[in-house]
Amino acid sequence: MTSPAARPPTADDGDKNGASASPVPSKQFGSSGDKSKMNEDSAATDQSNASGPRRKRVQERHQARKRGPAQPSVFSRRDRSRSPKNAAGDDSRQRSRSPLRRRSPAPEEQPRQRKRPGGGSRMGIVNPEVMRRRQEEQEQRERAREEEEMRSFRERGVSDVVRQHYNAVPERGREWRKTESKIKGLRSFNNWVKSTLIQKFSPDEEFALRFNDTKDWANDSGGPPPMEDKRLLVLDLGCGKGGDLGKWQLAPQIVDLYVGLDPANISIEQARDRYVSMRSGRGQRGRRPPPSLFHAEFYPKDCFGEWLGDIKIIQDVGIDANAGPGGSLMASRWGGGGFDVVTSMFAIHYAFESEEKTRQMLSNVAGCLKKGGRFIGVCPNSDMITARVSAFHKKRKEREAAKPATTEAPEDGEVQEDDVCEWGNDIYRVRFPGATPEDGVFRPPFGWRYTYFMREAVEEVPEYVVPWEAFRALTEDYNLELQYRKPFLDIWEDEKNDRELGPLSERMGVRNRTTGELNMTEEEKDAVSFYHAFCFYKV
Ligand SMILES: C[S@@+](CC[C@H](N)C(=O)[O-])C[C@H]1O[C@@H](n2cnc3c(N)ncnc32)[C@H](O)[C@@H]1O
Repeated sequence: MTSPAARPPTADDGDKNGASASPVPSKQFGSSGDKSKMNEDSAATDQSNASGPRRKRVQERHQARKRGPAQPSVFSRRDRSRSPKNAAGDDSRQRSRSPLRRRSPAPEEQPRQRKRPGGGSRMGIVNPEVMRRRQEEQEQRERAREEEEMRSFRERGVSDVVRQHYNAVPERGREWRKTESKIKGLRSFNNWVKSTLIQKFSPDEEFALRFNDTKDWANDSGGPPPMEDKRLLVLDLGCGKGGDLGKWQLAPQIVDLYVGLDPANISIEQARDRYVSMRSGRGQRGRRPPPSLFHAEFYPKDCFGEWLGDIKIIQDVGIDANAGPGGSLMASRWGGGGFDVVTSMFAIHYAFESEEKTRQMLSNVAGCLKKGGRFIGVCPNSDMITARVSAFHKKRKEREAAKPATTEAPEDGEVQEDDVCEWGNDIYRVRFPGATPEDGVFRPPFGWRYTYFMREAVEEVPEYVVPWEAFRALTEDYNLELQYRKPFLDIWEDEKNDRELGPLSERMGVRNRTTGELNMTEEEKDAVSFYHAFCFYKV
């Protein structure tokens, strides 16, 4: 496939600075104690900005939350790598689906029916109408089974399509993305939103309190906690080509370890190359010198179809197979994973192919997070989808009411061209090939497939609606508590004047330095409004 990135593109995407194929350097956790900063020119404000916007961010982060008990130390080997509880020890969840199921056995394989005395004579007197009905029922059952087989086949196909697509996405240079791209405003904006999430929610509570002038820590400790010892362990589900590595390098609280997973193996190699290049110091442009760059590991992995506990680094950091429904209370109270942050940017919509995958994704997230850990991400906003779908049906009904009645009704399940719900503009398009709910409410919440197209970036790739309320309800089963959820353009309104995120937006080319306006066309704004960002806390 020659198409570029099948997703909302970001300015960092595919940015390689002389990537090499050398292996990942050996583990060097905790190589430096210097404090992270947005970049060189904001370094001076980093330690001293406890007032105003910083405080607002801290309050937003920790509102309505209570502190959990102390965390077990990280990197202790806590091998909880068996299947999660809700997999009920069923290995089949780990395996790929079986191929198309066998049809009914051939007649010669059927067990021989024992003849009953007089049976033959009775055959002749069976009502032909009854025989016909039985025959029809049999055929119906066959059809239903075949449809089910095809559905299962198609589902497996979708994962492959997605993986192949991302593998085929070429890496374009940073320069091209910043200058020639027709959607450079949108790319920069998406990157700024991701940076904003990382800045706001990646620090742990203790770190955040250091910048809050209430100084809660002062009562019992007599001083701020020694932050040199508290570094972040970060897991990125669907890390792609490593476009967010630079953002993590600039996280307020220093990152010690970054683990990037993605089923697209070529993307994983590109991410690893990018990291190696960062480590070598090429193209660092005022960032931390390589010695203090975190250790990183990258693996090809389907994070929504498989348990992550078979990856050594995940086991070493800690993964709790008891996370989720049915997990033991003790395990959930004292156990838990070892990661501070699990992030998934523009990826969780692939999990919504089925309930099984969604739950697997949540088991992985909750299993990897320590208590108090954060799950941060961005994905399509189902409120936007619901509004568009219900508006579409309203118009369709008005059209139908105005039309003379037709004689030919569509066959069951057939979707007429007029019934295809789609919207977008010159740069993006969302299209539901199948039927959509009239009220725009997606019930049951899984498997609502649409295709997404974005100019320069995305050929039509299958994605799934993430019905937000259903998702949020499900997260409760996994001890994940919603802390923050905001549409992209609202994030801009809220944060554009923040003393760090505002200037960052200018450096990233998101805001015009002269006019103060967003550097996006109306079409780009429409496209980014399709998304929202979220943060959950593991409680
Ligand atoms: C739109 S890209 C986002 C990449 C990166 N997070 C970013 O923001 O630049 C979506 C990514 O999700 C990945 N993805 C798709 N299915 C996945 C799965 N089952 N598990 C983990 N990642 C998946 C794709 O391979 C792709 O790299």
